[in-house]
Amino acid sequence: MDFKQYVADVPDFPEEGILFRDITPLMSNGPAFHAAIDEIVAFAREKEVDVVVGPEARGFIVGCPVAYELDKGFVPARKKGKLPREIESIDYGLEYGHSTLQIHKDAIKPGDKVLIVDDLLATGGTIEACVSLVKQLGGDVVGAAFIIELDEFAARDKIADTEIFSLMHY
Ligand SMILES: O=P(O)(O)OC[C@H]1O[C@H](OP(=O)(O)OP(=O)(O)O)[C@H](O)[C@@H]1O
Ligand SMILES: Nc1ncnc2[nH]cnc12
Repeated sequence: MDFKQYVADVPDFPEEGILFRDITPLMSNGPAFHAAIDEIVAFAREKEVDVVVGPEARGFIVGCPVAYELDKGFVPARKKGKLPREIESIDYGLEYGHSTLQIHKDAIKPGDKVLIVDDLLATGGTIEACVSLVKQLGGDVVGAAFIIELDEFAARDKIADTEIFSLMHY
C-alpha cells in the first residue's frame, strides 16, 4: 500500500520552519489505518513483547491497537500532571519545544520486555525519554515502532541499542 498518500504535509506548523507530517488522513481511513497497524504488529511479533508503551498523545492512537492485537497491555507515558499515582518523570526536548513525560512506577515490572510505539520519530527526544523511563523501572526495551521517521535528524543513532521499525521515511 502507498501509505504516503494518506499523509498531509503542512508547512510552518506548529511554528515557522516546521514541515508537519499530519497522519490524521491515515487514521481516518479504515483500511489504511488497519494496514499500517498490521505492519507494526508484524514487527512486534518478531520480538517477545510483554507490554506496549506509548507517549501522549499520538502514541496512544498507534500504540493501543498494536497492544490490543498482540493481546498485551498498554502503558501510557503521559505529559506532566496527568497520572494520579506514584510516577517516574523525565524532561526532554523535541522538534518544536520541550516537555515532560511521566509513567506510573508500577506499570512496568523489572525484566518486562517493552515495545515503544509512537506516530513519528523526529529528533528522538520523545523516544529517548520513553527508553529512559522504561529502563529506570527495570524494563527491557525490545524495540520501537513508528508510522513515520524523519531521516534528517538521524534519531536512530541516539538510541542505537534499540531496534527501530518505521513504516515510512521522509
Ligand atoms: O522525535 P521528537 O523530536 O521527540 O518528536 C516526535 C514526537 O513529537 C510529537 O509529539 P508531541 O509532543 O508534539 O505531542 P502530541 O502527540 O500530543 O501531538 C510526536 O507525536 C512524537 O511523540
Ligand atoms: N515534523 C513533524 N510532523 C509531525 N509531528 C511531529 N512531531 C515532531 N516533529 C513533527
